[in-house]
Amino acid sequence: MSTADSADHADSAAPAGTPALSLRGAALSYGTHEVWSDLDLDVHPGELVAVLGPNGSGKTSLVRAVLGQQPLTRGRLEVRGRRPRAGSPEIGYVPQQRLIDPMTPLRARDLVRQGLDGHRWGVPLPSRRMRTRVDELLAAVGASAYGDVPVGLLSGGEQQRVRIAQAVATDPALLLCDEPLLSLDLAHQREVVGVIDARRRAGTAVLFVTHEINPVLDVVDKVLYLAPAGHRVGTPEEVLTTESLSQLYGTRVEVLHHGGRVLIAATGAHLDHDCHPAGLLEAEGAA
Ligand SMILES: Nc1ncnc2c1ncn2[C@@H]1O[C@H](COP(=O)(O)OP(=O)(O)OP(=O)(O)O)[C@@H](O)[C@H]1O
Repeated sequence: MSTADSADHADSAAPAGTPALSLRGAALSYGTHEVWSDLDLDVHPGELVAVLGPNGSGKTSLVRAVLGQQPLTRGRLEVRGRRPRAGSPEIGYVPQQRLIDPMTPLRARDLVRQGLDGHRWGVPLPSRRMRTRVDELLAAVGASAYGDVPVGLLSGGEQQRVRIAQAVATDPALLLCDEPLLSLDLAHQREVVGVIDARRRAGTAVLFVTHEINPVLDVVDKVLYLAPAGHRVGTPEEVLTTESLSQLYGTRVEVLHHGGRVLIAATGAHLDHDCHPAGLLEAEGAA
């Protein structure tokens, strides 16, 4: 970590053993619509927790709560032992994958630099040190070859690497990834998961929202499954079972484990189309 980064973290030291993210009895509502409640979750340094669930189950709302953009209705949410605040350098954020306009005048390295400038207060890094740091960040995600290319001309997977480099620029304790694999092919999914996993192995806690568990199954420590009839937290083996998901959906859901992959199929006749997991099955079947 650079001296400047250390300065950023200096007022945020947390006692050893403090989770990077902790929720206790957390609930989130929009008006009278309670999206989830009674949520307890810890994500420790070096852990990757996948957040799964059908459309509308509150995955993005959870990300927004952690970012300090959406208040809880009840309970507690802490990032390294403190309430989150918008723009905190302790949280890195990889937003949902959207292709960047080809006409965007920024180079990949400019986007990464924004990750350093955007959070920083006080004296900015001298330009030579800034360039070195940006080079290091690009190298860490395997993007050195296209640092000077306009970011809108990069492929989806290349853009996603650059977004990750930007998100980790402040060496955050917690990395939030909101569907970072959306619209990437299998090879690029693997590459992006590899980049995020390298970060996890270096001690960053990762909260990873995804519709597809299989691309991250090998690196997941825990799963948070949000569903119409509640939620469950546990290892993939504990949560991704026929019994557990049938309870969560309130209808029969078959979970098949085959060739190191998980396939989920709804067999009930009364599924709400916004809530049933067929999308998950299709997405994973296509992977
Ligand atoms: N600002 C808001 N005001 C009112 N309702 C909202 C707001 N944001 C989200 N919702 C509702 O809250 C629920 C959860 O939305 P959220 O986007 O968190 O779900 P999600 O699991 O991320 O969905 P998806 O998988 O489709 O992205 C949905 O019913 C949504 O319509």
